[in-house]
Formats: sequence, C-alpha cells, structure tokens
Amino acid sequence: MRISNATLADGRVVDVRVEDGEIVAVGDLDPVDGESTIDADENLLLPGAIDVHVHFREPGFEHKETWETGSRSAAAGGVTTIADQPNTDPTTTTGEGFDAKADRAAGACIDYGINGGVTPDWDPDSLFDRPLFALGEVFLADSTGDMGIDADLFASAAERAAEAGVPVTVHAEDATLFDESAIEGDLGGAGRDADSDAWSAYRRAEAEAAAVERAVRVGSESGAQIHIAHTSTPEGVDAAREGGATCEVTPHHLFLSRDDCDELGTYGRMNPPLRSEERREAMFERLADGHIDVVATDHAPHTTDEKDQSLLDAPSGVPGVETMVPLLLGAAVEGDLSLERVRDVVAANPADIFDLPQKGRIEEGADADLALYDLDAAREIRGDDLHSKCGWTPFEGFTGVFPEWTMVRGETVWDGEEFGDVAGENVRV
Ligand SMILES: NC(=O)N[C@@H](CC(=O)O)C(=O)O
Ligand SMILES: [Zn+2]
Ligand SMILES: [Zn+2]
Repeated sequence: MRISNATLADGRVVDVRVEDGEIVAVGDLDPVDGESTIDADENLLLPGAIDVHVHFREPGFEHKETWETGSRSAAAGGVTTIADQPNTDPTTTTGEGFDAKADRAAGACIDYGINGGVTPDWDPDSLFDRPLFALGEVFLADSTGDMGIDADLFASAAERAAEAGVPVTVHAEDATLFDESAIEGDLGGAGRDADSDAWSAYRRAEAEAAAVERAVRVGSESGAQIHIAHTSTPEGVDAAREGGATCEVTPHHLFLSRDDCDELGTYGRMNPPLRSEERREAMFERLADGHIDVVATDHAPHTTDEKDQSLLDAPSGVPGVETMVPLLLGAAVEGDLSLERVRDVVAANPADIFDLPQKGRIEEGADADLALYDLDAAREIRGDDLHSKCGWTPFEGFTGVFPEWTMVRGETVWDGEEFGDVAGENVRV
C-alpha cells in the first residue's frame, strides 16, 4: 500500500509505503504494479499518538469503560498505543492481577502496554515476572482506588524497578500538605452545582512540587528512571527537570483552569486538580518551549450518575483519550504550538522515554501506526460524538481537529465513521 501526497509535521510532502504493517519507504515513491494507493490529498500525516496514561477500567469497573470502548475512543482520536494504569479490580499489583488484565486487554483495537502498581500487599516477584510497560502510576497520595503508599514502600518499589530496568511513573502529590479546611463548610450542590474550586484549594499546588522533589530524590538514590505523571504546576515541572526526571501534562491542565470550575462542578474534579489560570498558561508555555516532554491524558472516565453527586462523594477524573490530539492540533491551527511540537509530545518523545523503537515515528522500519488530519476541518467537540462509555467530556464546545482515518500497523482501525476489526497487541510482548 502507498499513501500518496501526505504532508508531514515538518512540512515535507511525501509518499509512504506500507508493507506487512511496517513503513518500508518514505519519499517520492512511484506506484508499483498492483499496489493500492490512499491519496492523503496533502493533509497532515502524524504518527499514531502514544498515550502513556489511561484508565480503561477493566477488570472491575466495566460500567465506566472497557478495553473495547476505551480503545475505540482512542482510535477515533488518533491514538494507536496506550498504557493502562493499575487501579482496577483486581489491582494490577500481582502476577495474577496482571494476567487478569492481559485477558481483558485482548479486546483492544489498538496496541497497548500494561503497568504494574504498588500497594502494601503487592507481589513484586510475580509482578516483575510479567512484561510490564512501567511500574506505575505509583500513587504518592490517594486518588481513585485509594492506592496511596508511604515513603518506605515507594523507596523499595523504586529499587525493584531499577533492578528490573523498568521505568517508574509517579502520581506526585503530598497529602500532608493538603488543606483540609478548604473542604469544610458549604461545597454547593451536586454535579455541576458543586464548588469544585474547593478541590483545587484542598489539593494545593504546593503539594505537587514537594512530592516531585521526593520522587526524584528516590530516583537518584535507587537508580530508577522516574517519569512524573500528570504534572499540573510549573513548579512541579521545574522540580522534575532539575531532578533529572521526565514529565507529562494532561490536556485538562493545558486547556482548563480554576476559572472553569464554576461551570464544571464535579465534572472538573480530578487529581491533581485544576490550577489557576496563571499556572495553566505557564504550563502551556513549558509545553511549547520543550520543558514538558509528553502530553498524556490520564483518561479517567466515570459515569454521569457518579459525577452527579456532591463534591466529596463524586469520584475524581475526566475522560480525554479521544480529544488530546484534536485539542493540540486546534491549538496548532491557532498558532499556539508548532505541528512538530505536537508530533513530538504525543509520539516521538513517549516512544523514546518508554523505549518503543517501533513506535512514534514516520520512518522506514517503524510500525505503520498513522493518522491523517485535515487542518481545515476543525469542529466543535461534543460529548455525544465521542466513543468513551462515559458519554461526556470536560471539553464540550472546544474546537478540535479529529482524524480522517487512523491506522494500526497498516490496518485501518477508524475511517472517520466506523471501526475496523483490528486486534491490538501488547507492545512489551
Ligand atoms: N486522575 C484522577 O483524578 N483519577 C484517576 C486516578 C489518577 O490518575 O490519579 C482515576 O483512575 O479515576
Ligand atoms: Zn494519578
Ligand atoms: Zn491516572
């Protein structure tokens, strides 16, 4: 197969030849006899995005998401590889827990990795016996699933990961710095009427940098490779970089701030929480200038019934895997970000950090994970149009550029209307 007239993020217009799921040539390619051609019509061809932080919820919470619905949502957003987090039921903290998840992951239509998690009753021997994508997210404070661990367990887990040569991804918040007084008193009504700004005041910005500092210290003591998940403050990003760790930011911390809490209510409750508009802008700058390595979604779907509770009862987390690349391309169209930067933070950089040499690049020898975008076809994001089981988005009404089609290893998994029958594979097997 030949994809003709594709514009790459660097502006080159090329043809791409795909054979047996791999890119075998990129350049000015004459068609060969009997070869099928897909005309890209000079639209933008990006490597399939790698979202290293999603919660596909299965096993245990199939009412929120499944590997089938989550992976379809990813494919419809140009994402062709994901890494799933361990706060499922059972938790992915033992060999058995890993195997239970691997069974379900077979239902994915895109490629994936499975992370191992840490709890006081984890079983590192059997867990590290499995092909882990990473150890993480290691929760330094409780979040959905209440998997927060103490300093000693974190240090010993980092040592095990270093021995195994597995990177460690860290949910960095220090609960001792949370401001309990912020969530006492009147917290508004349920769902959209709740005062989610109080959540931001409670899980204060200062709690992030302190936890990042501890994580990078443990990283250098143990020799473990540390990657900070969902950094939400410029202070957290700077502490990660100074300590030699890589870091990611979510789309919600790039595009939403405490100014949106009034409208979102509990639909804007997540960990770490939304930050001030000033900090949001600082995060965007650090993304644009290269200080942040990766955008990853922390896709954390919950049902509207669950979200339509009081601020304290509603679970934390928002969906995002389908809207990440569309939002970033929307920002690129506005001139806020270069296309090369978008390509690097969603594909090349996660591939480098998590050692996926086959993924994240449009070059000879790489997997033909690809997505095509018409930058003139930006449209309004609507929860009703998305494919996550949860059925809502915190980005309702934002503008995004969605893929015309998405391919996994040369097979069309999304053609703009329907899903193809693609069997996702574990990238570590
Ligand atoms: N981010 C969230 O608010 N929630 C995540 C867990 C997490 O990543 O902390 C979830 O699994 O719901
Ligand atoms: Zn987290
Ligand atoms: Zn998460």
